[in-house]
Amino acid sequence: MHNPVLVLPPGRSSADLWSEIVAGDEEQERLPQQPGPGGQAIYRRRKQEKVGKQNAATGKSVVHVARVSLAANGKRVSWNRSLSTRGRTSIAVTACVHHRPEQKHARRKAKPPLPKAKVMHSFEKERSYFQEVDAFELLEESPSPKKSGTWVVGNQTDSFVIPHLSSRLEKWLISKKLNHGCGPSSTLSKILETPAMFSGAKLETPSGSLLQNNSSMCPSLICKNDLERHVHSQLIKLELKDEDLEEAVRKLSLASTCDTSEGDNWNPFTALLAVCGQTAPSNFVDVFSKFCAPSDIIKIGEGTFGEAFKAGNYVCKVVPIDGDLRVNGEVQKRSEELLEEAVLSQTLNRLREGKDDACNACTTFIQTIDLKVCQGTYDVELIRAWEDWDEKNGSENDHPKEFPEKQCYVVFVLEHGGKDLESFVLLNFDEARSLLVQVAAALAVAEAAYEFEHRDLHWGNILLSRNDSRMLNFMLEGKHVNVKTFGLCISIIDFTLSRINTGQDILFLDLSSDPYLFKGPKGDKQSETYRKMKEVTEDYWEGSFPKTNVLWLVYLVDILLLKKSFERSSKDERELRSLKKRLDKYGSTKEAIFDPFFADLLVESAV
Ligand SMILES: Nc1ncnc2c1ncn2[C@@H]1O[C@H](COP(=O)(O)OP(=O)(O)OP(=O)(O)O)[C@@H](O)[C@H]1O
Repeated sequence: MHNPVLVLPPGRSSADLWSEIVAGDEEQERLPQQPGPGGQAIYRRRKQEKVGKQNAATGKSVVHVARVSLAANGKRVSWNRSLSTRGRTSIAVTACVHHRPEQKHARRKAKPPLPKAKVMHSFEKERSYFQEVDAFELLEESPSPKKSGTWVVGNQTDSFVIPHLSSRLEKWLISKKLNHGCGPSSTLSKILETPAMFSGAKLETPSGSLLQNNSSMCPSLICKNDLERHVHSQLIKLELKDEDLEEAVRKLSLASTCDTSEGDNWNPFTALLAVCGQTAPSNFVDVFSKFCAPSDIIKIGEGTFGEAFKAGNYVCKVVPIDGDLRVNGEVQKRSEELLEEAVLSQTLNRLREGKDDACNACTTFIQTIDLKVCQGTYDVELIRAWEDWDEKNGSENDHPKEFPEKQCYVVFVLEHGGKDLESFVLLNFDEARSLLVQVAAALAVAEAAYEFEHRDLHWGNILLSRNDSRMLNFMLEGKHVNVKTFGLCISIIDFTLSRINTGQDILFLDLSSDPYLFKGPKGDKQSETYRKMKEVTEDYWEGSFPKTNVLWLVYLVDILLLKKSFERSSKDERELRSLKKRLDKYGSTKEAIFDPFFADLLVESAV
């Protein structure tokens, strides 16, 4: 999702207007002056110049291990659309190591308190400012961190670095190679044993609950892993239950690579297919026609890596993978990254049913309905839908007709979450505070269940829709809580930067290799939030720092105050400002959810 950076309206002196608006801001930030013609600042979305596709040969050097954007002079050169460097810099191999509570990182120290607000500004000034803000398009996008990044799997204990590898399956292979004592050697086919074989082993979640799991072999290492279980369940879906699994795995081209001697040849694409319940890629028509007639497909949004299409009641996000063709100026994501994303979204899916951790549940994280691998040129109906959208909205992405026959994609079939916060019109203060409480409660639940941190909760990654419901149930650490919705339903998307502890693996993106993420305009709330996250984590992105979730709540309060207009009184605004101040003190959304601001929005319930 592309995110505008706030800049000043025409005719306004940047210094005086912004100082009025942000005078109450605790950081006393100043908006950068970006004068338009004649020295006047302007609002409009920057439409980047259309240029041809980036020739990789003209790109910059690739740093070993970390992936580096080769986009130079292309459409995606601006920091806001791309992180120049994003990479899987390390994989911690943790054979047979149970999850243990995280040790505090040695580099972590107490931070000096942030400066407190000094000046209050008047409601009237703000109101006129909001009106102006809404009257103009925004000049420049805020950083939409590149998804060229790759997931990093880490673990806090007994780790060592293995570059370029991602999945638990790979780690299993490595662990075998390195003979790290996980008991008798198992073949991959055994990892994927039938459920009947899995008995009695317990799955430890970060929140400490013990779950019945399905492993009777090497339980400490193997069968606890989400990805493996998912691969397994997909194999079962493929009706391989009654076959000799060794044979089944061979069919999936995994067995031939799972011997110790051949571990290096392990094929993440094949594993991705297995996770998607496929033995070979599908084509677009087959996937989309499950949801609607191809002629009814409508493009509804775009990101740097994904094109989002509405198909029936669902949204299909199409992400090209593994190809050499640069897409939107970026290197395509790799299969192994998508494997990790699959694990992450499946893990969050479990919160919907209170699986894995019966103490924590919510439905705010977008539901991943299905994942499919497709291959081929872009379907003609998708091209039609893409062009329709381009005509109306002016796409910043490359035209998809460029994709070659052999191009592969992952299609995420997602619940339709509605409109993003950037374009959604909030009606009143009740809706605004329901937005905040739903986001805070969801983050608190995911923190409690999986030490989850979203790390990129800008207004493009919050979707809103309306329905008839008045209450939404959350379960936080065993307590059922009803949240007042005022008919608003929030969904959180895009977990690319997120950190999660699945109970076995820690998935995170190492943002220390993304210098541009932290170089956004001074004063821009989103850019400032990345910088604050860096401060909080001290660039140790593997660690658990739930404070980052609180920073995004602060960002959202700012967005509500500064960028969204809805019916509100000066008292409402004072409440938002004082919430923002108090948020500073919380170390997690689990704490923040008990702030008085949320008190009358939460109703404890028996179920
Ligand atoms: N489940 C969904 N429901 C409704 N709209 C969606 C959904 N998923 C994505 N979209 C739309 O598509 C846009 C792009 O999706 P998303 O942000 O996930 O792509 P991306 O490639 O990861 O973006 P970027 O890398 O630029 O952040 C979203 O901003 C939203 O408008």
